[in-house]
Amino acid sequence: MMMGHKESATIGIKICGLTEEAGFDACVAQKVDWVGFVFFERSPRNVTATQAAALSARHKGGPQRVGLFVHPDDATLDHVLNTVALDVLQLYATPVRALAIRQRYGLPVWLSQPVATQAELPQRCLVDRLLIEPKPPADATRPGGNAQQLDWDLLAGWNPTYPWMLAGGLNPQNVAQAIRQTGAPAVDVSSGVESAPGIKNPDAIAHFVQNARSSKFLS
Ligand SMILES: O=C(O)c1ccccc1N[C@@H]1O[C@H](COP(=O)(O)O)[C@@H](O)[C@H]1O
Repeated sequence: MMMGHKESATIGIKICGLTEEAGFDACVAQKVDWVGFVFFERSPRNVTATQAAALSARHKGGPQRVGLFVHPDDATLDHVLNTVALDVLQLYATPVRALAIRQRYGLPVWLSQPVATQAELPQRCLVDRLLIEPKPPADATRPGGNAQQLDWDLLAGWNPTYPWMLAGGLNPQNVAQAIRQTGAPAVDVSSGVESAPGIKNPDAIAHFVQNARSSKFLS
């Protein structure tokens, strides 16, 4: 079979871990699809609900606002959602808990799916999207946002019919290759577009977006 090129002009782009105005404004200017706010105290990107609301208020419309939570209880979710309007909940949780949260809040839920082997690639998705990312290093203090790249070869021949997103160790230099090699319909980045942990670099965001949008998937 001949190798073809499929345009990936509609690649979905999420920039995660916004903490400050310049980074947020760059995401708006680049018209990314989603911006992520991390509500996890052990992350250098942690924001309070009030901080996220202030950033979000800088621009009406634009990227969807994604709230990232690690095994959140209802009180945490209630507090955040009463303070800042979110469009999507991105969770590190069991599938059962993720479904309960989806039902309670009536918002789309994305679930992290860490993988280390092909056998761990999920055949089905019980929520609205799966984030395929590497397992964190044994000494990691957080389950994601570690600038650790997934072995993209694991995804060879894997063609899920449900929405998914590639995350882990992406940056402006490797995102086009990541899309070409994996066929990811959407990509998520945090560390790879930062000048320091928690501080986004507007130029890196622009390069990431440009390179992602100009990439082509080898079909
Ligand atoms: O970004 C964080 O600090 C974080 C903390 C806890 C869980 C997940 C986190 N980030 C998520 O991980 C991906 C990949 O990060 P990176 O690009 O490798 O740094 C990121 O996009 C977030 O969705």
